[in-house]
Amino acid sequence: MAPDTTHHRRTGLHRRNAPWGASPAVYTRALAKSYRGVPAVAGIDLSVEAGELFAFVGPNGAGKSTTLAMLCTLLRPTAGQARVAGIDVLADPMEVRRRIGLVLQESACDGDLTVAEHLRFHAGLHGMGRHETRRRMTEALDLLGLYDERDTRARALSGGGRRRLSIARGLLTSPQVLFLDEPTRGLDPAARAQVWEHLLQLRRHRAVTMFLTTHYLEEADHCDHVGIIDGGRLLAHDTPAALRAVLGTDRVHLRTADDRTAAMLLAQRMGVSATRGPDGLHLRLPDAAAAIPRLCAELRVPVLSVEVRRPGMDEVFLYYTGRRRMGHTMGGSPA
Ligand SMILES: Nc1ncnc2c1ncn2[C@@H]1O[C@H](COP(=O)(O)OP(=O)(O)OP(=O)(O)O)[C@@H](O)[C@H]1O
Repeated sequence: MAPDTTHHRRTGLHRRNAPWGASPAVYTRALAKSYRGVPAVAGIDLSVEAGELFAFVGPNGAGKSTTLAMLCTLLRPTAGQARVAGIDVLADPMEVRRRIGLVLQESACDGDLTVAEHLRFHAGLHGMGRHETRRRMTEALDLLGLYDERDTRARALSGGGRRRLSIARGLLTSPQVLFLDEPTRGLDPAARAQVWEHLLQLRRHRAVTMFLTTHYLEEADHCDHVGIIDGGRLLAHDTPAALRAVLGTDRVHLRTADDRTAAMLLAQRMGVSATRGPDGLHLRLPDAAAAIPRLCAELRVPVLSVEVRRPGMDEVFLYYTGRRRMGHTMGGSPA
């Protein structure tokens, strides 16, 4: 169901462009954290532009939460530098806190309070006046699809609803950077899709940088950039498309009425070599979806079925983290 945008139009508060200039929303150099000499984060250089939706993905124990905690000033780095919304986390942690929102996995929601009471309480903690509280609450409720549930007690919300309430709370102070630690963890697919619908809506309508961690690799596909972390090191940082391109081509499985002739025509007319198997032809193409119409036209034998498989984010992830485990250095082509 498409989220209701009535209130967005009414409040007219939403802008896409970041208001604080061109400096990155998150910037780190050699950022590191060790526990008793054991590195949890081993020197990360990262830059996330203002207004981006950035996903940090990595296996358990990779260093995602530790990095996030350092950026949010909850943990003091052992070494290196980090600036958030232009402010150094070590030099002025209080100012960083004023500029960020934080949505933790286990956000405490007082079940007896209604959604609106919950947000009003938090606005009070931040010293917001009545008028400003009302304005920001309406905006946050609206953006997270909770406006119609404003009088529902938190305990009566679904798991996804409670997660959206946590995000609304994180947004209440109009942060420049919103950090979200696994915002969809433990939600069923429908609730996850709903949370994502609202996160993407936020990206469209608000000048907020979102920095999130996730275990669900397909979610990284929604993001502008993805960082893959493992063993406390950043193994890759790029757009989902660029990360996928490292794995090369799409795989195509073709069944025709005459595979032998089809394979010959593919080689002659398109310069594509196909492998013949008992189940049909297998070939690789750089952009299969775009090439299929021409391929069907050139073949001149009846095409019975075409199946295209793009490399998924899970393959990208396994490629990078698997290489690290096998002791490879970065930069080569996939096998
Ligand atoms: N307080 C601590 N004391 C000692 N070691 C810690 C502490 N917190 C984290 N670590 C270690 O630091 C490493 C990174 O942990 P971190 O929680 O950042 O990983 P993560 O990627 O967020 O993992 P997960 O996906 O499981 O939440 C792990 O090896 C973890 O055991």
